[in-house]
Amino acid sequence: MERDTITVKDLSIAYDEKPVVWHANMSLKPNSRTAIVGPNGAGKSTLIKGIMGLIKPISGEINIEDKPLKDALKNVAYVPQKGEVNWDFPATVLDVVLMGRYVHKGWFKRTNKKDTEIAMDALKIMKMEAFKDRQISELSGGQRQRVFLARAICHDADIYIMDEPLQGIDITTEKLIIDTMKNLQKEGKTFLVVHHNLDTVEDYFDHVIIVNKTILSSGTIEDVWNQENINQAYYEKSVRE
Ligand SMILES: Nc1ncnc2c1ncn2[C@@H]1O[C@H](COP(=O)(O)OP(=O)(O)OP(=O)(O)O)[C@@H](O)[C@H]1O
Repeated sequence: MERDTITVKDLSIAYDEKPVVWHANMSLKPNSRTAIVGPNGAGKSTLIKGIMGLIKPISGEINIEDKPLKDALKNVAYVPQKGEVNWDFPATVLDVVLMGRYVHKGWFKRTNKKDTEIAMDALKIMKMEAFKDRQISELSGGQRQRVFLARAICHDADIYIMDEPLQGIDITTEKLIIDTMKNLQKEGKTFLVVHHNLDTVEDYFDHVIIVNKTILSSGTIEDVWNQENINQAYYEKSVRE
């Protein structure tokens, strides 16, 4: 049987000692496109930040490809929410995409011609090559999201964890991101994506994790994506509130 890419066991995460994710259990199927859905404040971002080692859990275990977390995370491209980044920082689009290469080189080594070629290929996939010398402060929201995706592609990780990549973008960019995700899946990549639009879950993803303070259900779209499970997350009052 194929090994799960990421497994989370009994994970609880708190801010200021107040738990917001309780006893979460999940596994990410290799080569899947997995959506994380749940209402506002359900703990979706917190869960993926916990997996990325950006917040220390209060208890539980995270296993990524059976490797120590520090090494395992080199194989994970993380796309944070747009709002979590300082876009006024003086950097060009190409500078930001090239950051995807540092994981392979270490922060203190200069990037070379090959790295620039890889970055330009990623920008081409996201149809942003004409913007390579543009300051990131001068991009629209959708263009910023494309640059983020290009940086993740440049990283060339096997696992992509993305926090609301479709937030505030137009339908053209949305289609480009989804098509890119499907193409990369064909190359063997795995996706874990926080997603809000319940109407597109079935079209865009093949697995789903439904969250509200804990993981309420997870599995294939066929097994899990039904009204009962959606109601449980969105319309029933959480037992923990
Ligand atoms: N840095 C923080 N400090 C304290 N509480 C926080 C912090 N970040 C998030 N929270 C709280 O943790 C809970 C879960 O937040 P989180 O951002 O993980 O939810 P989410 O499901 O991603 O929500 P949304 O769909 O609104 O983005 C919320 O009640 C939120 O107010």
